[in-house]
Amino acid sequence: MAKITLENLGHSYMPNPQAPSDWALKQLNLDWDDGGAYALLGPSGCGKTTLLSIISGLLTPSAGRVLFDGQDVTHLPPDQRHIAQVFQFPVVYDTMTVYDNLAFPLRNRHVPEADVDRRVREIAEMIDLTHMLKKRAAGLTADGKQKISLGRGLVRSDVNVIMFDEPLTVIDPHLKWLLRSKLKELHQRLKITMIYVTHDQTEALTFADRVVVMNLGEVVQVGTPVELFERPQHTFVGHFIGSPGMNVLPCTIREGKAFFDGTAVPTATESSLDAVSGRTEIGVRPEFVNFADKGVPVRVTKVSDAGRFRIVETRAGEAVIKLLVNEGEGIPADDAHLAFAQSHTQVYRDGWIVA
Ligand SMILES: Nc1ncnc2c1ncn2[C@@H]1O[C@H](COP(=O)(O)OP(=O)(O)OP(=O)(O)O)[C@@H](O)[C@H]1O
Repeated sequence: MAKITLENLGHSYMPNPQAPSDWALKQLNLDWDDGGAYALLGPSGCGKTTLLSIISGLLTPSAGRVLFDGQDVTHLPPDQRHIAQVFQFPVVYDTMTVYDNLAFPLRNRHVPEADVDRRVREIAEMIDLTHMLKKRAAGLTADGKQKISLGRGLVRSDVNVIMFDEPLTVIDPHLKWLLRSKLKELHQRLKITMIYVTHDQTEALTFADRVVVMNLGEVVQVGTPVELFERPQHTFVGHFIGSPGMNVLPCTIREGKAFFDGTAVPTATESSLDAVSGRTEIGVRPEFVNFADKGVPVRVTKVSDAGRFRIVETRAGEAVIKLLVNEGEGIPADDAHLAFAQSHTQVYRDGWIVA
């Protein structure tokens, strides 16, 4: 196992990249601690696969270095990096038994047969495949086959990291949760560094201790699920994480105060607002917005039932502001005022939080 460091990493698929958009990965500095459970989360095209391929050695970055425990592996081929990968589609040998599939990575490395047997049985027990060891893999369902792929990643004791690339894509929705919990449990037992790549926030937030959020080839935040919720570092994180996402409202800054639509809005960032210029916005999650006697004047435009609470959509001019209202609490018929919880209302400049 190893700590993985990405140092000034950048990648472009173009021979002469000029504009920032020519880079699939912009300059990126990141540490993946030994034994961590990470999710790499971002929308399609943000650079997740490019980043994985650079870590696994399938792709050489245009700029920067990859270090494993401080050693430069940027130009080391994949087979010398000791990385296991689990892909979207299970990679199994259909004609082999489940046992032989699990044993394959070890036999390939000439591990003594007694050790192979011990390790295969140990892993099979962890992933609930013991009763199937003698079956041919061809007869298994998609989730059974994906468990084999997972088992083949876990069976080696020399791996630095296991990378999962959207591993639940082909799994039935009702089994996704089971496999996800299994992965979390395996991480807690084995403490191998795991990187779980997904565009699905639920998968990321339930699996990972730390989530790396990417957008447009950049890492926009690394944090615990709570940090991403409570203090999004970028409006993209606020939008992308949460359901519904954070309200992002244009604001002006005057004399150290934020104004939205002519109304002063107290924010958590108040003391740092004096010198702020550029495109400024207020970010506040629907969970921290309430109806009040005074505040931002709005019209209620839509109410949707979401079980124990309702999602209320309001409008102030062109801007839409959403809030959550508990079951049984009143909702004004049309004109109303909103108050934002000051400690959870942040100011953003050009997308980034004003600290
Ligand atoms: N082989 C390639 N040649 C040229 N451009 C590429 C290549 N692979 C990826 N790209 C581009 O690089 C950017 C990042 O792509 P990448 O596949 O890493 O994103 P992703 O987040 O993994 O997306 P997805 O979730 O759809 O797989 C995209 O703009 C993509 O079009």
